[in-house]
Amino acid sequence: MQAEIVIDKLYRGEPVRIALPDYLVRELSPGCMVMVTSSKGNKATYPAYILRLYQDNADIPETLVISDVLYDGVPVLSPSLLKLTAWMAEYYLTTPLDTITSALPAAVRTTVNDIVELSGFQLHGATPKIVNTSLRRSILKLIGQEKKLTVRQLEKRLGKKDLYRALSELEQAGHLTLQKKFSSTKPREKTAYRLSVPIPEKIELILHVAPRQLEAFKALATFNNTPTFPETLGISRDHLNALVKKGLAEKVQIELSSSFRSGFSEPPKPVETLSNAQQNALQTLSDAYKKQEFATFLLHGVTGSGKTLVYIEFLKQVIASGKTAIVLVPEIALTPQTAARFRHHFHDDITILHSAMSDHEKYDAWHNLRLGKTKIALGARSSVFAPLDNLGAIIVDEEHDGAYKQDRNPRYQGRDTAIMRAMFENALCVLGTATPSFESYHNALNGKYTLITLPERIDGAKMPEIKIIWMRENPKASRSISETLYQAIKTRLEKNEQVILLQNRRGFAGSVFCLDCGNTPSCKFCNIPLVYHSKEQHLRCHYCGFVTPFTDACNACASKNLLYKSSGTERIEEELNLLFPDELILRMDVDTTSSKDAHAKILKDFQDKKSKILLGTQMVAKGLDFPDVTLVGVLMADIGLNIPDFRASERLFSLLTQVSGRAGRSSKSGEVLLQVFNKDADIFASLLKGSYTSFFEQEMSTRKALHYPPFSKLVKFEFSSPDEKKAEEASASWADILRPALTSETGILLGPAPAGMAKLKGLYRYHVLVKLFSGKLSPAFLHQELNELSMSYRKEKLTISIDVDPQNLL
Ligand SMILES: Nc1ncnc2c1ncn2[C@@H]1O[C@H](COP(=O)(O)OP(=O)(O)OP(=O)(O)O)[C@@H](O)[C@H]1O
Ligand SMILES: [Zn+2]
Repeated sequence: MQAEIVIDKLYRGEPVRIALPDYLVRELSPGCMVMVTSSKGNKATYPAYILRLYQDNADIPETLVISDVLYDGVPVLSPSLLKLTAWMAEYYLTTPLDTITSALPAAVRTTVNDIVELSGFQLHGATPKIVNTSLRRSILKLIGQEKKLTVRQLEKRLGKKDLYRALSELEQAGHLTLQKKFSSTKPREKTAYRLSVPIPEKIELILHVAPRQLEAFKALATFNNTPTFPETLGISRDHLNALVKKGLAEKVQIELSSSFRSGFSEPPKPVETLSNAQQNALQTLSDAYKKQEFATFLLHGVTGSGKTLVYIEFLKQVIASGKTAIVLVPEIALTPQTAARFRHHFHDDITILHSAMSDHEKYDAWHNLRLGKTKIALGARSSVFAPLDNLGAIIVDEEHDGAYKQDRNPRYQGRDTAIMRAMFENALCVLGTATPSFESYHNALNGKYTLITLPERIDGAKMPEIKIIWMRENPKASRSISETLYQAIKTRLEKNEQVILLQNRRGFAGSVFCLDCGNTPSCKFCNIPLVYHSKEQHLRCHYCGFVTPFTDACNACASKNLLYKSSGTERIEEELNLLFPDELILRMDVDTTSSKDAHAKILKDFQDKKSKILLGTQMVAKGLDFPDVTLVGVLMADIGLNIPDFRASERLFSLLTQVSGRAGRSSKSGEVLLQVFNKDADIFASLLKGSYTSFFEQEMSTRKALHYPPFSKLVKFEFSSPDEKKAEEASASWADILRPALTSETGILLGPAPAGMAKLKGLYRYHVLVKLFSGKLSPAFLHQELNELSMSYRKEKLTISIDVDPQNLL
């Protein structure tokens, strides 16, 4: 028998064949994780994954042997996850290894340690000859005491690095063994305490000389017989351990279930009965579900139409039928409300996968899903790989969101990967949003997906009224806030209602502009404007983090006549503080949400009405549902149109629709004020009408004329190097190689051109863009050609990346 495997760090992540000894054949199946050791040379050991097993007697050189089978031979990848990762490698033009490693949490695949053990035939007492240095002696002494240590532990205890030479000499002399071992993570345990039974009488007498222990005893007694952690008791471990020694208490190991809580709780809601539209949507889904065939649905429901409840009721049916499900959300920290609603309905049947979880928690979550202990996985993009068997449905909430695209290798689109997984699993895939991506809406119109619409808000709530404020004509209450917006905010505050304000920072930098010489300080590494931070009084690059002090004077001509070209959230917060001195302003942006539960805390404060004004970046536009919000203001609503990207207007339309949708979600009607500089921009007409379809139709004609997606498929090749000439040269050679492969029917090639951000983190970037009309690029051809190209530029540190269906073209 032979196996096709991919090995971490060998053969560029491409599959290789190895021979299998008979005794292993029984233990292995596709999807298993193993360790392989090279039988020649350095005998290094690597993690590897079995793709398939087959009968073949052809000779293959035995340079690699399987040295360990991990997880007792239980596959870490199910057959459909194997298919999915293979599809991804082919479609996204990357390697099987890259897609497999992205499908497994790091804690499952990377805990490899070098273990040092005393060898079996150690002569006790005798000091072996080889031990002629104090270092060697101390190594042997330590191992003698502890029997087994990792190299890292040894290095730490001895305070020395690079022990490998000493260790391998000691190994050769037969004193110890050095081994690579995979230490698979185990569920976390913690020590709890309880009283031993029977409880002796006259306990006061027994412990009268040890008042602290008596106190510990009494604390334990209040918890009856339930094992309790020291922190809960408020008693130190030492005193509890003393009780254990006296036989009065005992230790109990408790397996910690690390189910993530969203840190957000909703006030209890009355039981919700589905509206007619929701009922119809649910019916369509459950009819399709009964057929047990793969299908994709696009649930296009206006903001506040109750999509979440449709998902929940549908998933109840899926779970009741004995199957499992995955729910994808764009960024879990930004949508604690959604997570909390699912948790409320599914309790411990749901695992929430959060990026803030520790490796241990991630491992536990993965393990529980694989064992079927929990039936639903909810999380961001990578949850599409949740190791669930028997999958019935995948929900992709806010399917239009750019966060579904991974911006590092493998550059997969989580939504599209979800659809493929559903296909391999014969499951239903439901994409939901108020502003479908053009790709998805196009697919719904041409029948690839089934369209379900929820055209109205729940309980007859009205869509908010949207108005445009032209900044040139409107008097200003402060630098960035018009009189109209100011008055509108004031009215809401008087009525004890709430306000959400959005400052769109995408495509705009809160940079400094010199009114005398026109200079804007920019990052010397990235060539983009630096952003002014008033609190720290410095300028910061938002791409690479470069910081330079800000001196209140132009760095080119020393003039003090400066304009803060536009203002970031921080400055607007200052303006609001001046306009509304008695109000607490909640600010939500990258700077205020860096800690673990920061998002949830800000949103909770807003929900509890500790503040009536929530000001933030794009973050405030996502799925928030607060009934008292009656006004939404956007400070610079047309910023973002100026980005050199064909999706700029689609993105801005969906951002403005989403943020508008936060207003008037209950019986109180909502109003949206958009402050603009260019009132004639195309997108406002459809926005004022609240019509997604009219915007879609208008944009699609441009897309069609220019062959942009969904009328073509884009593949972006990026060449970056610290040497600009070389980056340009390499991209030009690549264009020459690729151009002959395209005909006027199959596609066109654009570039090479410097990227929109031509220099990032010290690297010059060049792009070659391919628009494919039909067919696809052959992965084998690409990889071979690109490998050759990168070999010839090895000295110039050239990096080449491929992005299929790129999300941004900057
Ligand atoms: N059948 C129902 N009866 C009463 N209230 C409902 C019902 N369905 C949903 N709701 C409530 O309506 C509000 C809006 O629902 P939800 O947040 O699911 O909207 P949505 O469609 O996801 O909107 P968005 O796209 O803006 O996030 C929520 O507060 C929800 O609890
Ligand atoms: Zn920079």
